[in-house]
Amino acid sequence: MTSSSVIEVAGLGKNFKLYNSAGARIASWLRGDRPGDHKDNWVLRGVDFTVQRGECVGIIGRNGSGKSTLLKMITGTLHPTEGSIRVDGRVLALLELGTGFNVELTGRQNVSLSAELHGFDPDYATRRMDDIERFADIGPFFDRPVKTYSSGMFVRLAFSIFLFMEPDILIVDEALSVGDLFFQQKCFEAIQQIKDRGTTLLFVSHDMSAVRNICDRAVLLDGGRATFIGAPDEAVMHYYQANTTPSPAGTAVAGAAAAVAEAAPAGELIDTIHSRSILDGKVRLGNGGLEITAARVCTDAGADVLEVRSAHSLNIWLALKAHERIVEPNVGVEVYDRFNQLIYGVSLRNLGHVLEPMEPGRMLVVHFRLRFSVMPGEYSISLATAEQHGTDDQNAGRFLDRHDKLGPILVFWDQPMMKFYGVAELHTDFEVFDPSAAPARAQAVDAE
Ligand SMILES: Nc1ncnc2c1ncn2[C@@H]1O[C@H](COP(=O)(O)OP(=O)(O)OP(=O)(O)O)[C@@H](O)[C@H]1O
Repeated sequence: MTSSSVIEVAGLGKNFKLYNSAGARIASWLRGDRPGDHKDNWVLRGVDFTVQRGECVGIIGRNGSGKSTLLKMITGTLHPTEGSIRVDGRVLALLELGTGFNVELTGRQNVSLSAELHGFDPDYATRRMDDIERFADIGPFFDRPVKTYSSGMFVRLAFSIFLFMEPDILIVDEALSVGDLFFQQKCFEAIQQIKDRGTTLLFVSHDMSAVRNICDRAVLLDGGRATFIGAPDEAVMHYYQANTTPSPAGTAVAGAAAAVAEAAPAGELIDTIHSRSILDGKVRLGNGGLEITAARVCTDAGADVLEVRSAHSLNIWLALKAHERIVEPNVGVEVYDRFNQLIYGVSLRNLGHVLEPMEPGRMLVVHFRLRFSVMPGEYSISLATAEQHGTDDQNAGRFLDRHDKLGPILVFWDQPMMKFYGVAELHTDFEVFDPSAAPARAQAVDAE
């Protein structure tokens, strides 16, 4: 191990042998493995990387790619089948979060217990108790038995204890995502401080923006192999490319449908939208005064899909019915990413279109064509109708019917070269001036 490296992983492999039966497993223990007793199941193979002191390295990969297995070998809870791992320093892993807790004891008592289990002197917990209590921020529950905690409170307590134990290497994993958004934000601030203190961090996550924000490098695992090691931005791009390819036939909602012809009679249009509707009514707000009776998502060719190549368009058709007089009706659509961040929202009003008043019983079809010039990934959509009349909020109005968390829509990218980096594409023009070749040429980059 070099003086600056704290973790060295070389030729690492883990094989979970698959036995035909429990009997075959026991027999092989007793008399040694014979050919045919088991099948090999290599969940990690040939993994090599080094982590330098003070570095923050992200470990990313889709479900089942081997992240937890790798971490368990680094913390010593699993043994490699082949290869080696060398770790220099005290490792604390969030994935062991709360494993030493006694649920009959209070949070406060568990702080002392955990400190003792990790070899700290009894005074250490006493000195740090106020800080830990403040960070956990679980109010009176700190002095109640842990068995009465919600999963969020459990994570708060465990993470607070881990923070104050000052390990040489801290392994942070998805357990963190159990806490609420505000606690997560506090944790990320704390992680940044830990990093600034010079602690080495392994950060295992599906949260690609967090990986990009806090990691110095990232390891991408795919099928048990480290397929990329390097800059977090690049690792994330490779991750998306590997994980957002479309299904071969398209994710058809209801089979390939005929295009909604522009000239189709309104009744037929409404029937088509109804027969292809993606509304599920699961998250719905409003009094339904201007009801969204159905909504359809399709390609320009009329295929009902919930996936689109990045920087290409999908059509969203809404069938509406008024149940009361709406003076200034408005209709809008919003797109949210997996962190529930509003990526884009637009309404007819934003687009400069004012609908005339609607009387009860009146029906209407509204069509939006949205270009998904966003990072590959999954997005949910919200659809809403509103009364703008007599409301202070020029943008939102008063919601009459709103469906949230529809989809998800998969935005994919299947080319080696990404079209852009970041959350969204900003239309870009560019010029290149070459003094040896006149005249200079200007070109525009457009999405489709
Ligand atoms: N004890 C075990 N016995 C057999 N197979 C196992 C065992 N533990 C894990 N595996 C298998 O190893 C593979 C990798 O699992 P692992 O939990 O390391 O993946 P992961 O990348 O952490 O996934 P996730 O993101 O879902 O947590 C999976 O196919 C899993 O089923």
